[in-house]
Amino acid sequence: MTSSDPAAPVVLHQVSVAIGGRPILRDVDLAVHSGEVVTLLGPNGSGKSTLVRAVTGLLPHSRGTVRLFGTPIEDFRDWPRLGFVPQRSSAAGGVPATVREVVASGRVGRRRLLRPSRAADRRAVQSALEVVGLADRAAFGVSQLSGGQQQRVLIARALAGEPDLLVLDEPTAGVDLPNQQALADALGRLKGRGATILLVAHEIGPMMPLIDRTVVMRDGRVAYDGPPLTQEVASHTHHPHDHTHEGPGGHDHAPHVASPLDFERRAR
Ligand SMILES: Nc1ncnc2c1ncn2[C@@H]1O[C@H](COP(=O)(O)OP(=O)(O)OP(=O)(O)O)[C@@H](O)[C@H]1O
Repeated sequence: MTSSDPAAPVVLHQVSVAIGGRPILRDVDLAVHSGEVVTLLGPNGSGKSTLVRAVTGLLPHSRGTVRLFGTPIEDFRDWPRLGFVPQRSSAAGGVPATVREVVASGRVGRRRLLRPSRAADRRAVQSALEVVGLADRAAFGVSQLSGGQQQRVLIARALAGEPDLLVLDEPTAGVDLPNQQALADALGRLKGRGATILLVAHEIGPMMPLIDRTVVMRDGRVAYDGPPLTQEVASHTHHPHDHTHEGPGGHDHAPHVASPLDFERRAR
């Protein structure tokens, strides 16, 4: 979906990414509008992480344009407006820092930009810890926590920066249901404050009520962009190069993005 709002938090126009000469993302059009919660689904290797890395400027795109809040990513400097929770990695466990220190590191960019008082920093860190349910673990070493708790520390770090746009890459992978519910509550509060959220997920579970739109990736392309789908239903969206969707005469080479109507037709 392209955007009529030039200042939308995220606008990708015909974005392609190649890694080592291999095309990973192809001609991706995607807009995430202010205040929306968009979930990105798709099979393993379909390009979801690559897409969010292109959106967060971690990976250069080879074609097309990526804009954040209306600014081409090459010129974007307002990084405190963006929070990013990367895919869970074992790295967090090796960090010799307390939970509070890691969460406070999420304030660094904002502090330079706005110079708020240290009291404001403390309040933001405390609030983020409470949102993810780790206030009573603030003085613990991160390595003392379980994997699911470490993931919540990273989420709290992103929340502490009070981002306008929060991008999360599979925050619920390997997380039990109560922790998924805690995360859904946290994201609900952030949404209530007007934040925009782009969420890569395998399990939607308790997040479903928050979701405004689903985008399904397949083979580096957008295969569906429309009303919210569960993971199970999304797995039935068709391949964008499915021949049944070629135009008359088979000369339509434009990638086909399934509309909700297409999808309903296929689900019958
Ligand atoms: N650094 C890299 N070097 C080489 N290939 C890569 C690299 N990163 C990703 N890829 C390839 O790009 C494709 C898309 O990967 P990506 O991680 O974006 O998919 P994904 O949809 O996020 O998958 P998953 O659900 O498993 O995280 C895969 O085939 C992957 O092997």
